Amino acid sequence: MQSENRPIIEIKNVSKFFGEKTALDHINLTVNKGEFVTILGPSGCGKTTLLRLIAGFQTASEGSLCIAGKEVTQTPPHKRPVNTVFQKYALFPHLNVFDNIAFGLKLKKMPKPEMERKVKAALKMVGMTDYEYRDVNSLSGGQQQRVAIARAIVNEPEVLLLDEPLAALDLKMRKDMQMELKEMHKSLGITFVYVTHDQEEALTLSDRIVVMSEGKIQQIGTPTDIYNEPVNSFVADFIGESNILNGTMIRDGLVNFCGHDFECVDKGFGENKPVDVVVRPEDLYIFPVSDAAQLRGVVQSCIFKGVHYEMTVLCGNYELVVQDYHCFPVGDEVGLLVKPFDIHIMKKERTENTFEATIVDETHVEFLGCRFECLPLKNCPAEGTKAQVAVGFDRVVLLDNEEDGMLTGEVKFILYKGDHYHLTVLSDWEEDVFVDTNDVWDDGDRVGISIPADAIRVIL
Ligand SMILES: Nc1ncnc2c1ncn2[C@@H]1O[C@H](COP(=O)(O)OP(=O)(O)OP(=O)(O)O)[C@@H](O)[C@H]1O
Repeated sequence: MQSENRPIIEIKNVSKFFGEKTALDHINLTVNKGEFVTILGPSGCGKTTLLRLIAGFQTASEGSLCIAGKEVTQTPPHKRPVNTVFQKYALFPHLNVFDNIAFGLKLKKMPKPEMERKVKAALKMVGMTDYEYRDVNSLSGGQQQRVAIARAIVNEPEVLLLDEPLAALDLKMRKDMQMELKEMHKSLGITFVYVTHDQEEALTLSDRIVVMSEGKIQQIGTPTDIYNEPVNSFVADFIGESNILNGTMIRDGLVNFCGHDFECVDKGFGENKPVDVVVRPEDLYIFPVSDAAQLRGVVQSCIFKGVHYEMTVLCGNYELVVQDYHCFPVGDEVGLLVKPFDIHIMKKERTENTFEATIVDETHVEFLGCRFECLPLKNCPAEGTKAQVAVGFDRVVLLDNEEDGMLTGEVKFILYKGDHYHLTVLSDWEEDVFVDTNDVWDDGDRVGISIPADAIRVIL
């Protein structure tokens, strides 16, 4: 069944707090009847919390939730028209396959012949027709998960919620089950809301993908939208491999990056404006260097990936990832070319750090919970005056030794931009500090953060 443009789940302005922690931050999402929607994001982004909220295992701190036209924000799970399939199959080990699936129907005191008919139909749907009297412990992981799905669909829910249902299976089984899930979704006509951190799985299965990071929705779109037109560098980095580079939009249809002007199709970014540029590795043509080259470089590495080769090419200071069916050996001088249509331009969310600040005296200003020295302020306003400070990404200094910093924080997100890393560091003041650096840091590294006086621009 195709999805209809009739909403079945309406999430409005939902937030969820666990003490100080914001797990979901103003989520707005509408899922249509019959759709296959996947919630995708890295560990800790809030996707399970969102699914548990739809299921009713959690309640929203703010906002409202409607399922099938009914407000269910405070409704307990068993009174919602949904069923959940978890990563761990959660079958009853002492019951056989039939009794596991019939469990909910027995509770509803359904007459036996009807129950048998429904259980058999559910088993057929998951391709396990002859297994009803098998002990569940004798089944493989994939078969157990099929039984878990049969147990959920036998109740004929309007919405099936699936929380990483294939994560415990090996790769081959996972691929097979992905195809089967897609088939099941088609023939059942039930709305599926699926949670995964696996972008390939999301691209394969979904009608629409909801990309989340840090409790917020970053983008909602079809798999092709998300892949071809990521709205920001987080989505571009998370979905597939990308070259993400700093660029300057010279004017409509012309962008400069890696020291070269490129024709592109994007418009409306203004003139001489900094932008992020995304080029997928498969969209960079590589060939023995010739006049046709837009960029020239030297191959730094070449790895066979099963179908294609993945190469890194150093063009001046920029390292680009390129995929091609031909192998260009390390040390080869090559030319690169990219078509205008394959250059994706994204507005930069910010070009420097800005923080709310308070003036202390002529040479001191307070922000991020610390007192910083700054260059002497002209016409210094009174102590306590509110101001803003701006700090360039490349002026923030990160230190191995936490104690050496003026404040401390944790590296949360790392984006490679061809010639440097762009880091998001969550300061212990709970504010993000963005840093451009050539040093290599890892996700989760604890760091000291320092900002020199001449890097602080006070805006009054
Ligand atoms: N019961 C809870 N108490 C406190 N914090 C919680 C609770 N449940 C979730 N969180 C926090 O909320 C954030 C979102 O968690 P959630 O489990 O929804 O993320 P996720 O994207 O599903 O991650 P994963 O893929 O690792 O399961 C995390 O920082 C997590 O630590």
